[in-house]
Parts: sequence; C-alpha cells; structure tokens
Amino acid sequence: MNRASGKAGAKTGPVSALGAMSGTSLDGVDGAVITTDGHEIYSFGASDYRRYTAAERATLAAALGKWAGPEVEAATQVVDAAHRDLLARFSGIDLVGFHGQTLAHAPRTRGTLQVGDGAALARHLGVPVVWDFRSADVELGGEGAPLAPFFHFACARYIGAETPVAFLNLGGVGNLTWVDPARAAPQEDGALLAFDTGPANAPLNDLMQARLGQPWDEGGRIAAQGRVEQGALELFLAEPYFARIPPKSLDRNDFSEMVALVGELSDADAAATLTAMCAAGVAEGLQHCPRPPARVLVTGGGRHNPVLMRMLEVSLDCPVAPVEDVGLDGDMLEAQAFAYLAVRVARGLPTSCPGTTGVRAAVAGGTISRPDPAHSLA
Ligand SMILES: Nc1ncnc2c1ncn2[C@@H]1O[C@H](COP(=O)(O)OP(=O)(O)OP(=O)(O)O)[C@@H](O)[C@H]1O
Ligand SMILES: CC(=O)N[C@H]1[C@@H]2OC[C@@H](O2)[C@@H](O)[C@@H]1O[C@H](C)C(=O)O
Repeated sequence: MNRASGKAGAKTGPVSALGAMSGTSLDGVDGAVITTDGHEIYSFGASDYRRYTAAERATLAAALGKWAGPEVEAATQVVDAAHRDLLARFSGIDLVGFHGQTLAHAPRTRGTLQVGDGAALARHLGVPVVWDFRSADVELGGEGAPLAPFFHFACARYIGAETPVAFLNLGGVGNLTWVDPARAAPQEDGALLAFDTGPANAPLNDLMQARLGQPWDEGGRIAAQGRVEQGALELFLAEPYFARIPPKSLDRNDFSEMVALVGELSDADAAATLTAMCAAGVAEGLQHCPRPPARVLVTGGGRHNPVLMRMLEVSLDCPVAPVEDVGLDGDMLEAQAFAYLAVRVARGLPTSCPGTTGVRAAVAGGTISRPDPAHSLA
C-alpha cells in the first residue's frame, strides 16, 4: 500500500472538498461537496448517490464482523469500484474525504476496520484523498466513533444556533451529538458530547428483509399497524450499554439479537417494537447530556420514517425536527462531514476530542494520499 503521508498545508482559505460515506445500512455511497476552510462552512455544493446492487450488498453483508480474509477482500473491491464510479461524476474538487465501509468495530479490543483503498482512489481521481479517519483516535484510547460531531459543531454555527442543540443521525446505528455553539472551538471542554444511542434502523431492516424480503419498513407502514411489546422493550433497555457514561460507540450488529427478541411477534408488532427500541435508546441517551438541547435535529434515513419520528416526539422532552427545518440536507450530512473532516486533517486541525470519542487528547485522524508526490495539498 502506497501511503504518501502529508503534512498540514500552509493554506488557510476555503477549498472545495468532496466527502464520501458508505454507511452501516449498506444501501449505497453518498457523495457531497462543501466549501470550507476547516473551521467554517462557506457553502454546500453538489451531491450524488451510488446505490449498491443486491449482489454488492450481499458481498458487503457477508464481510460484516470480519477483520481479514477473502470476504473482506471482496467487500473492499465492491467499495472501491462504487467510489470510483460515484466520485468521478464530480469536478473542480481540491480534496476528497473517503470514509470507506466499516466492516468491524471493536475499538477496545481489535480496533476498527473501514475498507477501501484511499491511495488507489487518489491516483484514480488525480486529487489528494484523506482516509482511514478512525485509527489514530483508537490508537489514542478513543472509540474511533462517532466522528461527525466536529462537523455538527460547524453546522450549529452555520444555522446560527446560540444555545445547545443536538444532532441525531438515524442510519443503521443511531448517534447523537450535543453541541454548545457558544464555545470557541469544538475541542474546547464542554463544547461537544457525542455517542452512539443504540441501534437505529439495522435490526428493523434485518427483520423486514428476513420476513418480507424488503430492505426497510417504507414510511413505517408496517410498524404503524403494530403494537409495541413492552416486555421486549424493557429487556432491551436493561442492556448495560444504556447506563454506560458516554462517549461510547457500537458496531452495526451489536444489537442484532433484538430481531430474535421479537421473533414470536407478528410482523407489525415486531416492526413497531424494533422502531420503539430505536426511539427509547435516544431517550436514554439524552439523559446523559449536560442539559436538554433546545431541539433535536434529525438526520439520516430514519427521519423518513414518520412512525419513528412520532415515537421520538413522544419520548423526548424537547422538540424534534428533521435537519431540513434548518436548511440542511439529512441525506448528505455524513458525506459532507467527511469532506469537512478531510480539510481539517489536511490543515492539521483535530477531528475528535475526549468529549466525542473518549480519546485521551484532541487528535487529527486520517491518512493523506496524494496522486503523486509533487501534488500540493488543499
Ligand atoms: N422512506 C423511508 N421509510 C422508512 N425508512 C427509511 C426510508 N428511507 C430510509 N429509511 C431508513 O434509513 C436507512 C438508511 O439510512 P442512512 O442512509 O442514514 O444510513 P447509513 O448512512 O447507511 O447508516 P449509518 O449512519 O449508521 O452509517 C434505510 O436502511 C432505512 O432503514
Ligand atoms: C465505526 C463506524 O463506522 N461507526 C458509524 C456507525 O454509523 C453511525 C454510528 O455508527 C457512528 O458512530 C458512525 O458513523 C458516523 C458517520 C460518525 O462517525 O459520526
């Protein structure tokens, strides 16, 4: 692997960065452009999406939880090909932030694995690529996740928030960032608290796939017809994860046994119960925040599920709204986050801190690969 590592660039002005994220839902790759100097968001640019085919999704799913071997190699090829395909559609880009696909995440024991070859992508695109965002954080004792919080801090400033707000991402896994926008910088003590809230859509998607052969509960239509099984919900909430003080993070399949817990229920009751588990995990998580946020701004695919949104409204003590209410794009926020983080890495700015991942000290994660040694950084 040819990793030409770069030093922090001397440049300070805004650049055009393209971020790419392949999330735990395994549905596809999001790509989005932002203009930023690594501190402020100047503007949001083009975005696009490359769906995984059913065969590609199966290859990725077969590699989940694995750290090496033929399944991981096959998954890497799928991820690389999808990114080459998607990212070649963009032009005028100074820098790429390439998250890759998480296959396994056990930060306290084995580390964290995001596959995809950033060095090859840099050569292919002719643009510097920042990748392997999570390893440095884990090496310094952090969870390696979530990493979007530093971007959420910039978003809170961008939307003009003056009091604490929370960003809630509902993908395969849920993660929440509590932001105090009055602090001078994201790494300042008390500016951020972040953690994974619990499973979001992953168990529900697995249930839908296994029982009905569909990838998710479109519009929450199945769950809307069901009743929440309180016993299963209580067993779920008894999981020690919820009492653990954040920061804390999860692997996609850490709560996959929840599908078995609702195994005896009808499709509708099982879907309603798994949806309620997602909302209940968020409600538990909010108890850990320093003070209630003015509102919870929801991003990620879960905000398209009205049953889940309604359950959140009922179980949280503060207003809940999709990020579109403040002019952000909830389908692209994670891709934008890795564009933003790439610029921070290129400029030697931290991307995580004790409040976001539990890392011992603020750290700039990420490897920088240039298309050729002479290529200058953004
Ligand atoms: N119209 C919809 N109705 C119900 N659920 C939906 C809808 N659209 C998306 N979802 C849910 O959102 C999921 C995709 O969310 P998203 O793209 O945010 O996940 P991800 O980025 O892959 O995951 P993560 O943030 O955990 O890495 C789908 O798998 C599905 O469960
Ligand atoms: C290890 C890993 O890939 N974690 C993802 C996953 O998906 C959601 C949640 O779990 C979050 O911790 C993280 O992604 C987002 C983008 C993050 O790092 O902020």
